This record gives sequence, C-alpha cells and structure tokens, in this order.
Amino acid sequence: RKPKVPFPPGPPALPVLGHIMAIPAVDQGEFFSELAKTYGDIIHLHIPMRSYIVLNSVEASIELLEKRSHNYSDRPVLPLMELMGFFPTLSILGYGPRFRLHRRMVQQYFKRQDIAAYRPIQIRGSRVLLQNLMSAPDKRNDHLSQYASSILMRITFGYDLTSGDDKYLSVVKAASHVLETPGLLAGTIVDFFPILQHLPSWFPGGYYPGVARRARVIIQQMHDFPYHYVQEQMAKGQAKPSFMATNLEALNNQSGIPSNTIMDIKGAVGTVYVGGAETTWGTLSMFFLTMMLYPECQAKAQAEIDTVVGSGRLPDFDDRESLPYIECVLQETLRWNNVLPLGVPHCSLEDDIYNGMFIPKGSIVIANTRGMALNENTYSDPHTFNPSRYLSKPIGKGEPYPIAHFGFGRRVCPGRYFAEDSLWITIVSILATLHISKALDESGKEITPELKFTSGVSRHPAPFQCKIEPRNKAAQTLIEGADTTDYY
Ligand code: HEM
Repeated sequence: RKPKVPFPPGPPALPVLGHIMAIPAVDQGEFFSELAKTYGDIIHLHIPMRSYIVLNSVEASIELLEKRSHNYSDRPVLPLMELMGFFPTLSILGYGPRFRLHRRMVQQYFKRQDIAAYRPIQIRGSRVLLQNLMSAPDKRNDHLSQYASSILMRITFGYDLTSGDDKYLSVVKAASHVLETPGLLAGTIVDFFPILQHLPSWFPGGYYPGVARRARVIIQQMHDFPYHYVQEQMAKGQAKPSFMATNLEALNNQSGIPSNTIMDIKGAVGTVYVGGAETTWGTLSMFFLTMMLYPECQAKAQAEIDTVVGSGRLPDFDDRESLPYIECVLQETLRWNNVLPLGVPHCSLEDDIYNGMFIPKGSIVIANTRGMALNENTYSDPHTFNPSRYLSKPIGKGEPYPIAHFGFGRRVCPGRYFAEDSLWITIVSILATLHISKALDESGKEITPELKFTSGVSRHPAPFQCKIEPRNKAAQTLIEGADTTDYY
C-alpha cells in the first residue's frame, strides 16, 4: 500500500524482503542508533507485510507511546511466546479487556503507595544475599538470581525460597534459560512468517518453533506450581499473604473482578515472578561488573555510606534520601547497559499521521531504550559509567535520570517502583559491607573481562569472574550477625 503521506525516513530496502536481512541479530539498539544519526528519531523499516517503526528518543516515545497511548498500547502477536505457553500473560497480551484486567491486577499490587509494605521481604532477602556472597563468592550469579526470585515468589505466591537447590528455583532458571533465546520478542523469522510455526523442527525454518515446543513443559510447570502450592497452603489454613492468595480468595468469595479466571491469575503470577526476577538479577549482575570496572565509583559510594550510616549497622530504606551518590549509582546502573535494550514491542491499532509521517495500522513499534540511554545530546560520554553525571552542576553535570529502561505509556513497567526498591537495598547493602575487585589469574595478574553481553529477551553481562570479600572485620561481623528473621 502506497500512502499519500510518506512513511518515516529509513534506509533503502530490498524488494519483498525489505530490511529483514539488514537488521542484525545482536546489538540492535546500537544499530538503530547509528541509523538515527542519518534518518532521525523515528525510523521506518520494512519487514514482509509489516512496518517496523523504531523510536530513538525519549521525546518521540512520549509523543507516540504516551500522548497517543490509545493507539500504541497493543502488542504484536508473538507466535513463539504463545507456542511456548506464555498465555494469558500481561507482558504480551494484546490491548483489550483481558489486558486491562491483568494490568489492573498487577498494578494494584505494586502501587507506589503500597510497596513499602514489602520492604521487610527485600531487607531480609538482601541480608541472606550478603551472607551467601560472603560464604560462596564464586556462585555470585546463583545468589543474585536466588535473591530476585525469593522476594518475588514470596510476594506473588507466599513461597519461602531459602536454598539455591530449591526444586522450584530450578524451574524458574529453566524458564529464564528459554527466554535467553535471541529474537523471541518479534525478532525471529517466525514473527515475519507466522506460518513457519507449524513446521517440524528438522525442517529449514523450523528451529525456533522446535525450541518453543520443547519449552512448553517448563513453561507449564512455571505457571502451575504456584497455583498448586497456594491451594495446598489454603487448604491447610497456612497460606501467607500473596498476590495469588488475594486474587484466589476474591474469586472464591465471588466478590472479585467477575471475569477473573484461574488461568488469568496463573498468567499474571508467572509474568511477575519470572519476568521481574530476570530483569532484577540481570541489573544486579551489571552492578557487579560496573563496580569492578570503575573502582573509583565504588570507593566514592562507600565513603558516602561510611559518613552517613557509619560502620555499626547495615543501611536501611530510611537512609535513602541521605545517600544521593548511591541513588546516582542505581540510576547509572539502570542506564549504562539496560537489561531490555529494545523494551517490549508495542503495536499500533489504527493508521496514524505524526509530524507529516504515516504510521500504518499494525506497525510494530520499538522504543530503542538502549539508544536513548546512549544519546549524546542527553548524556556526555554515554558509554562511560559515571554516576556523578546526575549531580547538580558544578559538582556533576546535571544530566537527567534515565526513564526509558522501564518503557512507556499504558504498558510502562508496573513493577518499576518495587524493582527500584529491590535494587537499591541490595546495592547499598553490598557497598556497605563488601569490596568488589578484579579476580587474579595464576600469576597474580588482574583479569579484565571483555565487555560481552547475552542477546536473549534480556541482556545480561556474559559470565565474568570477580573477587568479592568483606570490606573489613566490622563488615564481616555485620554480615554474620544480620537479622534474617521473616518479619513480613
Ligand atoms: C530492573 C528491573 C526491571 C526493568 C528494567 C523492567 C523493564 C520493563 C520494560 C521495559 C517493560 C516493557 C514496557 C513497555 O512495553 O513499554 C516492562 C514490562 C513489564 N514489567 Fe518490568 N522491569 C523490571 C522489573 C519488573 C518487576 C520487578 C516486575 C514485577 C513486580 C515487573 C513487571 C512487569 C510486567 C508485568 C510488565 C508487562 C506490562 C504490560 O505489558 O502492560 N518488571 N518492564
């Protein structure tokens, strides 16, 4: 279809295939940012039967995804995610009544005004994490994923995850592993030619559907076990307060949201505890990488904690306002290499014209959040990790906190306030007590890892070694003596 108003600008396309061969499988954020230098903030790419719109600035994303959110809050159909059994799941539900139901359920539970109630869970989790990091520093990633899963499992279905060998944690890990498949969010050949999902895995083009079909069992377990666990606990009269128990009770009393179904609750719980944990531990993994690579920032953060909190106790949420540099470390960790570099794709419901550019109905609309974090007009020397950039001038550069990493409009991350709390308490507790540095090789030389990242749905640092040790005897005593009683 040739529109009267031109599409947004974009590079020349091949006939039929359009830009499909030009889009790289990895580092797409950087690729789109390079294109933006020539074609501007809103780029149009052709993929077979579809328009692919990439938004490269916060301003353009706000204009379309927020101010025109009635038109840009749909999601593209993601055949592979559905084939895996991710349905009905808020993150990928199309815009409509079922989306609104799920969104309301999740948003209500993680409202900014209410999340302080979950802090005892986050504090306890961060203390267990300190103890685990001190006793087995080599298993850093396992501890981080256990921390993130433990707080979300506790809140979503009242489960007390206390060990790294927990059978349910292994299901979560397996589900996360599935999500490491590159391109799952509208980036595989099956998204461009959905008919391919029916091919057997040995057939050319059948690789992705094969991966998705094999993952079904895991994804099913991931959705089912929280439900069975809560039912069991409710039958014994021992269910702890949780998202699932609250919603099931509402359903039992017939007083909850009328069209609520068990499937909806299972789907909502699944997306929160797996998606939320994946992004939280991924960001914490990034934090370790930055602290190892930028020791001067680590020292500055520790000096601030030593002055404000001292060494006689662990930091608490009440300290947050008095620790401006720690806030900057958190914000810079979220910006520097954000875990969802292209957010989650939106989709347009109707034809639209914006600034003389035509955006057809059904376009896949991507917010290039990685590109926004690297925008040189907003962030000086954007590849450098520099928390001070947010401090007011003349001490800092007065640059704004990043916002793009949590997405936009009616699909903005509903867990963002909770996520920031989970990250803050962990980051400040680690900085208060542990020292992170480069690991040494056999000859005693420091190992500097190459900056490498995974390229699945979420982007994490590739595995890297680092040294983690208590900062001093006082810190070791604080970790050993930390109160890990369950006060929630
Ligand atoms: C560092 C941590 C996190 C980051 C960077 C992050 C980022 C994002 C992004 C970029 C989106 C897509 C927004 C859009 O489409 O414009 C999203 C959606 C979502 N996030 Fe988060 N998130 C994080 C943690 C969490 C946590 C802890 C939870 C749960 C408590 C959560 C629950 C969700 C859900 C349910 C959606 C789907 C919303 C929808 O489609 O309407 N996230 N998140």
